[in-house]
Amino acid sequence: MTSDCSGDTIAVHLSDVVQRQLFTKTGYYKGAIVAIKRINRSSININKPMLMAIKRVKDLQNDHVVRFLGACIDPPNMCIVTEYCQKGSLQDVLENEQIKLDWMFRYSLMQDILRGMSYLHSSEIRSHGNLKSTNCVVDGRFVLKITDFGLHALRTPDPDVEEGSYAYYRSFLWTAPELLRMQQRPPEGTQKGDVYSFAVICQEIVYRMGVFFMSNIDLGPAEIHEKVKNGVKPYFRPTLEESDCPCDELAVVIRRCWAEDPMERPDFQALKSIIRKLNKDGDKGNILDNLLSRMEQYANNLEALVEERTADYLEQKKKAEDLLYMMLPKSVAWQLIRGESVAAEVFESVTIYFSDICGFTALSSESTPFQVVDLLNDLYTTFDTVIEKFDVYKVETIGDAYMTKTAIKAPDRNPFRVGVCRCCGVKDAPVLSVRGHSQHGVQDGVQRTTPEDPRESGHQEILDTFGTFELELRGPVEMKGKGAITTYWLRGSGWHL
Ligand SMILES: Nc1nc2c(ncn2[C@@H]2O[C@H](COP(=O)(O)OP(=O)(O)OP(=O)(O)O)[C@@H](O)[C@H]2O)c(=O)[nH]1
Ligand SMILES: [Mg+2]
Repeated sequence: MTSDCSGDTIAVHLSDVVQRQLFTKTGYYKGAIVAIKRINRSSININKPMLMAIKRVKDLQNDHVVRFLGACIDPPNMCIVTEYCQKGSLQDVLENEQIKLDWMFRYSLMQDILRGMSYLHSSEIRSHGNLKSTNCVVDGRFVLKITDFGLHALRTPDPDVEEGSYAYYRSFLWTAPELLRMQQRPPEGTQKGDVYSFAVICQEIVYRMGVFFMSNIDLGPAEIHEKVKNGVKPYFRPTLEESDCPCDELAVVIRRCWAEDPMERPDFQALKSIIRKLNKDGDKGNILDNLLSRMEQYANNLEALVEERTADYLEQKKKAEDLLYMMLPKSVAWQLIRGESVAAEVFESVTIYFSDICGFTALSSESTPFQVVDLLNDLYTTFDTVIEKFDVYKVETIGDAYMTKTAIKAPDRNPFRVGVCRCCGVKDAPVLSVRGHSQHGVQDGVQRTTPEDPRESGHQEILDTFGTFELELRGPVEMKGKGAITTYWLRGSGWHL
C-alpha cells in the first residue's frame, strides 16, 4: 500500500473534478473514474494498527461492498480512494423523482444492503458503525454497494458540519438509541446498531420522503435525536403504516429491526432470507434473471424519461412556433419552419386595417400609466383573439394604433373585415380599402400600395358584395403621400361574431 496514486496525481484529479463532478469528488486512477474522500488532517501517523486496518479493508471483495483502491497520505492531498458508483448514493436515487422504483426494485435495493452488510459482519470489519442512505451507493447497473466503513483512524468529521448544527444532528438520525446514549460512542458501532440503521433506511425506501419522515409531526433533527435517545415508551420512530408497504410483513420486519431492545433485532443473515421470501415474485434466486429484470426496469425508467423529455421538447417547439406565427404571416412561418426559402407572393387585393382610439391622448393624460397599459392590453387581446379566427396577420401595434393586413382571395373567404369592425366596437371607424400588391416584407406592402383614382376605386363595390356593411360616403380625404382618396364611414354591419 498505500497505493501508487501519488500526491501529485491526486492533486490534478481534485482540480479536474470541479468541472464535471456529479455526486462526489472524483478523479482518474489507472484510467477509471474513482471516488475521492478527503481526510481532513494535517498529518497521518502510519503505525501497525493502521496498516492492519488498511489491509482488512483492502482484502474485502464482494459485489455489494465498495472496493477500496488506496489512500494518499501525503499532505495536503490526503484522501481515501474508492470505486466510483455513478448513480450516486441511495439517498440521491430515492430523491430523484425521475427514477421510478416498483416494489421489486425496492426489495432488490434492500437485499443488496443485506448482502453487503452480512458480508461485512462476517468479515474482520465486523460492523459498519455509520450505515445510512448516503453510505449506500448505486452503480451504473443499479447494483447497491456499501461504502465508508472501516479505516476509522483515517475518517475525520466533515469540517463544514458544526457541532450542534442541523446537519450534525441529521447525521444521527440512523443511529440506534443505545449508541446515542453512550458517552464515548465506538466509531465502528455495533452489529445490532447497524440493523437499527438498516430499518431507518428501509423506511426511507418505502416512503421516499427523506430520512425519518413523520407524516403528522414536523420536528427538526435535534428534537428527533433527543426523543430517540430518551427511550421513553412509546419509542419514538418514523412513520410506518402497513397500508404504505407492499405487505404487512415488511412493516413487521422493519419494526423488529428498530426495536428498542437490541436483542430483539434480527441479524442480517436472518434478514436476508426474510426479505427474499417477501420478494418472492422479484427474486427468483437467479442472478441473471435478477439483473435482467433490473435492467428492464432501468430501461423502463429511461423510456419514461425520454417520453417526459419529448413532451418538454414539443412544448418548447410549440412555444417557438407560436412566437413565429405571431411575428410572421402563417404561410411564411410554415415555410421557414420547414427550412424552405420564402417565395415572394403577389395578391390581387389586400385589406389593410388600422384602428385608432378616439381621444386616446386626452384619455391617457387623465389615466395612470397602468390604466393605459391595461386598456391597450385588453383591447389588443380582444383583437388578437378575433384575428386568430381569420386569415389575418397583425403587422404591428404602435401606441393606440393596431394594424393588420389580409389578402383577399375571394369575397366569401374573407369575412375578416366584418369580424374586426364588429368586434372591436370601433364606431365610425374609417375603412380604407386599397388594392395593390403585397410582398412578404409587410412594410413594403403598405408603402407600395398604389393609390388609385378615387373615381375608379370600386372599393365600395367590393364591400357591397358582402351585403352586410352599411357604408356612408365620407368623401375624398388627403392621405399622407398618397393624395386624396375616397373614403367611407362604416355605420354598422349585420354581422355578429
Ligand atoms: N457517485 C458516487 N457518489 C458518492 C460516492 N460516495 C459518496 N458519494 C456522494 O457523496 C455524498 C456525500 O458522501 P460523503 O462525503 O461520504 O458524506 P456522507 O455519506 O453524508 O457522510 P459520511 O460518510 O459520514 O462522511 C453522498 O451522498 C453521495 O451523493 C460514490 O462512490 N459514488
Ligand atoms: Mg459517506
